[in-house]
Amino acid sequence: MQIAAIIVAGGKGLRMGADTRKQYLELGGIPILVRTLRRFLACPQVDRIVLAAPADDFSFIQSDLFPLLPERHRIVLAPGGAERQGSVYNALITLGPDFEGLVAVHDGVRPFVSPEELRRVCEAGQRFGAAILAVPAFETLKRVGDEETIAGTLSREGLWMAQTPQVFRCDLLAAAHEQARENGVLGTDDASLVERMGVPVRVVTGSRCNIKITTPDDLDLAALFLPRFPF
Ligand SMILES: Nc1ccn([C@@H]2O[C@H](COP(=O)(O)OP(=O)(O)OP(=O)(O)O)[C@@H](O)[C@H]2O)c(=O)n1
Ligand SMILES: C[C@](O)(CO)[C@H](O)COP(=O)(O)O
Repeated sequence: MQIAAIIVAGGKGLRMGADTRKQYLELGGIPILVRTLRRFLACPQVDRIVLAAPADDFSFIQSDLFPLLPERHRIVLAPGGAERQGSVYNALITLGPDFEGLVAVHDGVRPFVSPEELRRVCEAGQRFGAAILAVPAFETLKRVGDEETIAGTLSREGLWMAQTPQVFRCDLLAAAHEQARENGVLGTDDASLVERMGVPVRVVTGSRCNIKITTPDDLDLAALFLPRFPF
């Protein structure tokens, strides 16, 4: 079955607080988004990539980032949306209604997904129609109420933290996004939209290296992982 990747890189990176959008910041001399795209271009299961990015950045991406990539003809650009969900939706429109394979949605700012994780989640997507990488919650979880006071401690039993890639049959993902738009639902990930349709989503155990670079602390953490991902 064909696999298309949707890489979302349309965000503003407000929590990073940098002058440059975080997806273009360099890690070990290589822009984060380039690192992420290289992971997918190197994956034999993925035959094309739709990159959702701010339309104003298209010419920068083409002139400054594409030359750092192999086989850049496999990447098509789509305009980013106001929210992450809108970026995925726009990428699905760009992919077109005739695509019948699997879609692997991934954050442009998760450069440390390993080839093995990518393979395992794609295989699970192929087998079950919907699968995501996730890691079991590994700290004690508190519900915090008013005045930053603890209102309760949650059981960690059965709680996982969702990562990307999230892999779905394309028709399923498209239907989930259409339904969410009709109902005015905004999810922080794609699996939540598929879950709302009552479709089971499999969880594939990921690794804690597959961080989403969100705040300046994550850049320090990412520097520690660089020896494992030299390119
Ligand atoms: N309108 C948006 C918002 C987010 N994203 C992408 O979704 C991924 C995960 O989102 P997040 O870490 O929240 O990125 P930002 O929205 O850029 O960050 P912030 O919320 O701090 O502004 C990122 O690769 C980001 O570029 C996107 O494609 N389109
Ligand atoms: C999709 C995601 O990466 C799963 O963890 C995440 O939900 C998106 O990030 P955000 O920080 O919630 O925007």
